[in-house]
Amino acid sequence: MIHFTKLYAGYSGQRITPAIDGSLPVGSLTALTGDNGCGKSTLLKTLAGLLPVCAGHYHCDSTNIALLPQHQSLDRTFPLSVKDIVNMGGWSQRTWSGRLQLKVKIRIQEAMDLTGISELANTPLAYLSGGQLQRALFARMWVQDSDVWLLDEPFTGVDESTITRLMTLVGQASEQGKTIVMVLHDEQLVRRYFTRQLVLTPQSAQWVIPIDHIPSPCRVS
Ligand SMILES: Nc1ncnc2c1ncn2[C@@H]1O[C@H](COP(=O)(O)OP(=O)(O)OP(=O)(O)O)[C@@H](O)[C@H]1O
Repeated sequence: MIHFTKLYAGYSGQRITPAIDGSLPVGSLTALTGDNGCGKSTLLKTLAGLLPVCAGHYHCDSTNIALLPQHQSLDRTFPLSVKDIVNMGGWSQRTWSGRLQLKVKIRIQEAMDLTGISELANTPLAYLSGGQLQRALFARMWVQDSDVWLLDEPFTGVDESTITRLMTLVGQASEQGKTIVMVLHDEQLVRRYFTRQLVLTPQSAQWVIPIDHIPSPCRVS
């Protein structure tokens, strides 16, 4: 559970988001939406512990939080392969000698199979398409097995079949108790998959139930 009390996220004391109140229950699947520049990425970075809180506060039951950043923020020229990236998800589960346990190695292979990137295992990051890179980053997050998943526009440049494949994994993770927040701009995706939505504007943060998830007797149209 993540609980917000008049939380403002921002940089160097300058507030970017409006005040955020409310909570994200364990296992909830929330779309974070709003216009460009209203602070969605800033909020995710704050929840991931990369930025200090600007004002107010939030409480998260877990410290095991994973962030899938916007891929524009990655240095693609760094000499890493797909396998190197996915392996990183298992780092916190290394043995005392720094090796990956067998169960983690199995999970890494499973993640690459599920995301359809096994055949790209030795491909350098610089050679990947946008969608292939997103699959690799998603596989890393899946291996990490954190309680809270924060995903920042994970489907930019990603084809329809990959979106369906990754959203199926996201849905399963949420059913297994992961608390998931995803920044999205595609309202159709929000309506199709998400049970909760946090809409940011410069003035307010509003919690909404996407219309497809409102029980039908309560719907106006
Ligand atoms: N390191 C930084 N220092 C100061 N201001 C920043 C920094 N990074 C981003 N900003 C500003 O914070 C504001 C919010 O940016 P943020 O990326 O959180 O918005 P967003 O809602 O995720 O936008 P988008 O939908 O375009 O991705 C923008 O005005 C941006 O210029």
